[in-house]
Amino acid sequence: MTLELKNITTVVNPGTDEEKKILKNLSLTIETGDFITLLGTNGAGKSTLLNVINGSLKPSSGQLLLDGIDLTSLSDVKHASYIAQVFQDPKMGTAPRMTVAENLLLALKRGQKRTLRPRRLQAHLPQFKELTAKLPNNLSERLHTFTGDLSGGQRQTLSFLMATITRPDILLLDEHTAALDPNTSAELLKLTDEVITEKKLTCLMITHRLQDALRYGNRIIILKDGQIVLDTRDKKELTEEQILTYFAN
Ligand SMILES: Nc1ncnc2c1ncn2[C@@H]1O[C@H](COP(=O)(O)OP(=O)(O)OP(=O)(O)O)[C@@H](O)[C@H]1O
Repeated sequence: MTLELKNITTVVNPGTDEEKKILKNLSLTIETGDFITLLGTNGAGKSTLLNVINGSLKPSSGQLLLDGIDLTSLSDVKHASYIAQVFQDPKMGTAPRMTVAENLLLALKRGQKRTLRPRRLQAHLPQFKELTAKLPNNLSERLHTFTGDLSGGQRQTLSFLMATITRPDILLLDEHTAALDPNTSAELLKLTDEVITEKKLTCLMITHRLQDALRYGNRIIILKDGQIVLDTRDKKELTEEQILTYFAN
């Protein structure tokens, strides 16, 4: 599905001394199958852009069209049903007092009527075992563990699996490996790349690591002061030094 952002402007605290324009007349078309790495200085508006796309922040003006459907005209629940997101904080995205298997069942039933009858959970266990067996962090051995008792790496791996267990129309990753140690982070990024490639997902991933931005995905976007200052698919031509020039004041 194609996601079009047309002339999006976001203003927070309008009409007060704290009024601030974050995204400034931003236009962007995300094509089906795009895997975009999104870079930018602190405060450039990256998370705000993701919040507009996931529907948690309504733009002050502009349009957000998914295959021509205006997402801002839909209910929050309907809007959210098109989007899956993994956050930086391992505590977000999973329910801590539910087990790994129960969280996976919830994710599987996303958008359907949610019932958690144990018999149905039992029936899904072989599937969950198989899905998690391929993943790092021994998650397959922890299916009956409360997610609140998992390590940060296990929890982020679970959040990523939940976000992709059914095929999301748009996958948003907000520095989802930033809180993990270098090895765990690298493992989850590798898995991320494999799943996105295999399922041909459409994804927007925020990262602060230039080498990851260059290595993964088919397109790089750099945001600065609420506007896009670079949007290219010619990643092979780009160097870290060139990227850094877009960060300069
Ligand atoms: N609800 C809000 N109220 C006031 N200011 C806000 C709000 N949301 C964001 N901002 C401000 O808007 C700017 C952009 O924030 P945003 O979180 O989108 O940046 P970012 O590019 O994701 O930064 P970082 O790399 O630090 O995560 C920041 O200066 C932030 O403080």
